[in-house]
Amino acid sequence: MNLPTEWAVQAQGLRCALGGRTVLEGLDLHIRAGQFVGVFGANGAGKTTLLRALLGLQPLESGRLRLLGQEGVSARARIGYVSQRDPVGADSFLRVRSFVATAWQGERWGLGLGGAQQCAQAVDAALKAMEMGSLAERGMDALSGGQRQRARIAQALVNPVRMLLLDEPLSNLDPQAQQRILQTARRLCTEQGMTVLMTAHDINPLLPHMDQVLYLAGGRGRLGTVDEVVNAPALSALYGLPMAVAREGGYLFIHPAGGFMPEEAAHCGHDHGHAGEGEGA
Ligand SMILES: Nc1ncnc2c1ncn2[C@@H]1O[C@H](COP(=O)(O)OP(=O)(O)OP(=O)(O)O)[C@@H](O)[C@H]1O
Repeated sequence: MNLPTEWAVQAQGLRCALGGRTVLEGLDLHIRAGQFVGVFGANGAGKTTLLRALLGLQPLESGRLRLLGQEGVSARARIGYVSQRDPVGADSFLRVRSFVATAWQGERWGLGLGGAQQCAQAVDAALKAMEMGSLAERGMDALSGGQRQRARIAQALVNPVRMLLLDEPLSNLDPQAQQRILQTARRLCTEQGMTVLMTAHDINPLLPHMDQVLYLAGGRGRLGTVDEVVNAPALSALYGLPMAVAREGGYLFIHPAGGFMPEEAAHCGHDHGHAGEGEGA
């Protein structure tokens, strides 16, 4: 197998603050194109903030960022995003095909208004990639939760993107629906060289599919293979307290060695607003 040599993400010293609190503090990240990366961390650790920072939706306080070998907006046009919050209802009157087409940006690719045919082809290709072809004419309000997530990812794929940022696409899905999305993400990476960053809370469903994990805690991150990162010494160093990792029946269980995790270990403690502001994560 040929390993891709180009970088999808080159981030140095990323620092982000929200509501006066530092969420990411000097995060360094180098991810090669074609990698499937699972992004983990406690509630409020900064997973969504990181994805939004990569998209340019969350301003950086400092740091350098190159995406897909470029800086700025031109790279971001080649990134597809599926947000954690799903505005259910706004699209209920649309058929799946039309829902996917609403994200088409033909004019951006120089196709202008005459790009109707290209749009239809792009929609078909995106639906096919997500195994949604047979549901193209169905109403968005008549989809299951898993089908709806696949339609949302198809929408993110309708433009010629090279990287997909998926924020908790597996939440509330049964194991079969989760695996279907994971298998598709894996295939996109392997067959098309897509880079996928997927946030999740349970590492186990992702284990057979992802290349690397990124753990976020205390504003910092640790990226590597599961074996490199998901072990007691590495996670203890990241969280700043003794962590335990148990393996049983092919499943990983990660927990603080002493019981509950203090909030300050999971989140970045720095408050650079006024004293008393903010309520933690
Ligand atoms: N608009 C906002 N204003 C102020 N603080 C915010 C805002 N959005 C998020 N935060 C805070 O930023 C921190 C990081 O939030 P973020 O959503 O990135 O975490 P997360 O790891 O994605 O969490 P979760 O697993 O719950 O989705 C949290 O402490 C959160 O309370």
